[in-house]
Amino acid sequence: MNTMSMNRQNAVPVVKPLVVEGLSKSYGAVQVLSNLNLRVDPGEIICIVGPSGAGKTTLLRCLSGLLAPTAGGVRVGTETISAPVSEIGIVFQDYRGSLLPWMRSAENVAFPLQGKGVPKAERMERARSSLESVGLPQVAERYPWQLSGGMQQRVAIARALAYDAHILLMDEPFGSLDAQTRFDLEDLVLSLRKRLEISIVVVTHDIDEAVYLADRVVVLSGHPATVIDTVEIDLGAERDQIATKADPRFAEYRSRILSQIRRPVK
Ligand SMILES: Nc1ncnc2c1ncn2[C@@H]1O[C@H](COP(=O)(O)OP(=O)(O)OP(=O)(O)O)[C@@H](O)[C@H]1O
Repeated sequence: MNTMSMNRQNAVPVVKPLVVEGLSKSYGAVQVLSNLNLRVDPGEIICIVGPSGAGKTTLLRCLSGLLAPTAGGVRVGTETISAPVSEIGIVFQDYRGSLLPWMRSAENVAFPLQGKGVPKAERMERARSSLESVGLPQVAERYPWQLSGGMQQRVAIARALAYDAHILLMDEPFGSLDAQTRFDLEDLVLSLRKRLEISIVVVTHDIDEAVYLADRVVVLSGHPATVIDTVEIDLGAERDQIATKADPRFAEYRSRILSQIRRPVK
């Protein structure tokens, strides 16, 4: 068992769902999201897909507390989310812009803990165990620019998990990576869920990625966007890049979601 899971076991167990109730969001006079309802239970992976401009990033920002809904709300358990909280970690597509180039990897991971008043020795210990949990214990002393894109995104995931996040929100996290690195990181997401029992919400344009990762795929579409379909992915918890994608049900889920996304938007 790694140090991170030991830390989590020592902590008070956190088993709170992320709940979205009647969420609407407008930018000025333009309504982007209308009356969304969604629940992510502990340990679940939900993928959000939809046409470009549907409002996926807007929804993720509302979930994280970075953006205030116009109506309705987001809660973790009974706590209403109105600003970023330590229980929710966020990973963006642009890992180059999110890691600080003048800090070593462990310092990057530990950096947000500074603002939480965590003492330095504990910060560095948490950073090291978090890097270990994403398979990168050896890069603690290296700067981001000395790492590949995939490694930098792993460091960004380690940073999102380093405090006590039990919900991970990811916005197109692997969109800028090559196919093989992307597959490795998808498998990392599945293994983090299994080892740490965290809930994960992934916004992605890649339908194969959504079906491969998710317990449920939520399809957003329309102006304003609503949930037009929720697809339960019954492919078991253990997934494999080759066997799972060769399963005939994988192709069925893929076509169902693709046809929803390509449907003319009303
Ligand atoms: N800060 C903002 N101010 C005004 N309009 C915005 C703002 N952010 C996003 N929008 C608009 O809201 C709509 C939804 O944008 P959003 O980025 O959430 O969609 P998306 O589904 O994530 O798009 P993509 O798949 O292309 O990344 C778009 O029409 C966008 O132009």
